[in-house]
Amino acid sequence: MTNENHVLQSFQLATERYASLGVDTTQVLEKMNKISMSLHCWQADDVTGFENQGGSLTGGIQVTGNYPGKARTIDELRLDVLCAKSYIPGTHRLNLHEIYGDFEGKVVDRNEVEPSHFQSWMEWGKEHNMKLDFNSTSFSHPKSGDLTLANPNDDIRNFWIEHTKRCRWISEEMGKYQADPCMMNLWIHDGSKEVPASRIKYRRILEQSLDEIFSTEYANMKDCIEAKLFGIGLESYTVGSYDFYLGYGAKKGKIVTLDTGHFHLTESIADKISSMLLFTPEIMLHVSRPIRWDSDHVVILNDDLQDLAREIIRCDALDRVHIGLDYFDATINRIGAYVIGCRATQKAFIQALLEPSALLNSYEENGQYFERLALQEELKSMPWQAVWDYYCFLNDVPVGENYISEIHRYEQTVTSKR
Ligand SMILES: C[C@H](O)[C@H](O)[C@@H](O)C(=O)CO
Ligand SMILES: [Mn+2]
Repeated sequence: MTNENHVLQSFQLATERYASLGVDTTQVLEKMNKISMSLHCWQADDVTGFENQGGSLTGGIQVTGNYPGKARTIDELRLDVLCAKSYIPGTHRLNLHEIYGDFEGKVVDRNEVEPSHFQSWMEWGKEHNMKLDFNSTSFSHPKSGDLTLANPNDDIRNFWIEHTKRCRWISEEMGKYQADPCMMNLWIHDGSKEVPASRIKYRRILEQSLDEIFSTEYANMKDCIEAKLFGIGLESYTVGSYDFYLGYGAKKGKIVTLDTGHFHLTESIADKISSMLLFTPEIMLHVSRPIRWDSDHVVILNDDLQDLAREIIRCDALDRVHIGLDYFDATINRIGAYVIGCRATQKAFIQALLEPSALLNSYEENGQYFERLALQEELKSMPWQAVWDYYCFLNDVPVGENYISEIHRYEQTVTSKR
């Protein structure tokens, strides 16, 4: 249990400690307030959506676990998101996939979807101060197969082109409605289990599909293209690889999405930020946690996440980097999973903002590498947690572990009854 006085006193001491290194905690808190994460709606229901509840999840992604209480309807999902949101300090966005439309029990195929299917989401978002982001959905559909936008079969390819164009249209309407650009993410699973006879053939087709999809200019949405290393069952070749999308994004001015689970496990995602900022307009992040593969474990405050946040702050790029989350764990309380991952991400950013960058840079400029390394080490045990607690307190959300019992209560009264 934490009491108010303890939080305030600890913050005061931490403020003095950081001030001695030239860091102003008040400014850090102001910056934290501007960091808005996009919460992925699919954590609440294991990427099921409301279109095809009986079908299985395809596209090389998998959710493990069968924890009771997953959201089964739009109302349940909205309630769960609001519950999670109440334990996360700050103002955040909601990231919707196309399969989460308000279809009112009707069958709406992916090439028929339109903004009206998301009208109730737009109204709900406005009511709850959550701006919306959007994703086309190429998986879990009879036409998904191994190839969608890169399919040599014109019927299938055109079906997915139509779907993706409509998703851009929906995103545009969302952006207009909320008077803030809607970030639309395009991820397709296209690939193959074995190495194809021609790798370039499918990449050429994908390039053509993207050119056609992006031929309409919109003012209220932004296109993001997400690369991946491989999917389950598609291990040898992914059409939309990182090189493919980075090249496409740099050439055509599109935003590349970096999903932290979509790379070789020892590859540093943090190291990509500064290069991409030089050659692509903005960056979209899917913060995730891969264990041995793109397993989408709940995000925790690990070295990778801390490196990533630090790099974004060192590049002074908060206004060019969009922070989305992307993990799905059905082995634990799903609302708890949201809260753990979001708070971990925010902790990484508060630590990064508390870095005495002027001092570190001056050490570096003077060739004082011992001092630079020593300070970097000492920063790890500086009282950043007192600043985080105070940030939670200011935002009227539980401090420290106090949210655990509250989530238990929601489980007992709501999700366990489903
Ligand atoms: C459900 C998401 O669109 C999906 O996770 C995608 O972003 C991805 O990361 C696939 O591995
Ligand atoms: Mn992703």
